[in-house]
Amino acid sequence: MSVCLSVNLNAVAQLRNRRDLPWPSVVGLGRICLEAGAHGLTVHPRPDQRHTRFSDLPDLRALIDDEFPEAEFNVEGYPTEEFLALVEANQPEQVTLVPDDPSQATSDHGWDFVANHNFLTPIVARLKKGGMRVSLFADADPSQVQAAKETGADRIELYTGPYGGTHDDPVAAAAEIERLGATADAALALGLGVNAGHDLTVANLPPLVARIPELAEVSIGHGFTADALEFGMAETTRRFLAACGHVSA
Ligand SMILES: CC(=O)[C@@H](O)[C@H](O)COP(=O)(O)O
Ligand SMILES: NCC(=O)COP(=O)(O)O
Repeated sequence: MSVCLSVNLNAVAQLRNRRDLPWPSVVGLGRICLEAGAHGLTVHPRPDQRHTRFSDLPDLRALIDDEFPEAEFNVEGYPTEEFLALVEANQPEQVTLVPDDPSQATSDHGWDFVANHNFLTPIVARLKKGGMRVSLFADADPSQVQAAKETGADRIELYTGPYGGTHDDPVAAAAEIERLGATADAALALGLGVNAGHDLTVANLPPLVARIPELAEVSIGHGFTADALEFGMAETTRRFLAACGHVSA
């Protein structure tokens, strides 16, 4: 039982954007993830480019094409004409459409597929015609799944933010897993693939995968980057101490 891991580089890009300097390098850290065995890279460019810049996309596309041709590029975002042109120019293997308002700090809900049927259906068809797999960000709500299927999408991505928010409450976590599981069951029964993402961690991922063993892919950024900092801090302290002239024991 294993699920593909796509590392979301938005948090790395946001850190880079604090300065007019090229580090941390989105491409360089993406390379480290792929060398370590990650199955893909995810970015979520927003109109203000506060995380991923539009110019990151060709660089990440080239990284995958030139060095990791088995890996998948997943680009997430709200389907404005600008976003659609961006993905068409960079040909990610998967596009994940998210109902983000530009003013949102982060993604916090899935699509209302019934209300957005006429909006999403031609966009899904356009992206699929362009050779990209299409996944749609979805709340844990089995009653929405039939309408998701009717858009023509290939997959849904379960929005796991509410599950991530239950990290200190096992009863609430179990209830969220059941809601996510029931939504996945309904989607799988209709032939939709199922991805998941938002606020996933090393701690909360195993119970989710146990309930939904058919999960195709998880995309993880915030918790992943937090772990990378935590587990890299000691080594980095040693490197800087050496640069300060301290001889290691
Ligand atoms: C759709 C989704 O849940 C993620 O793309 C999330 O929006 C990550 O983006 P940020 O890290 O920029 O919040
Ligand atoms: N699609 C979800 C994603 O890419 C990462 O979300 P998060 O781990 O940064 O919350």
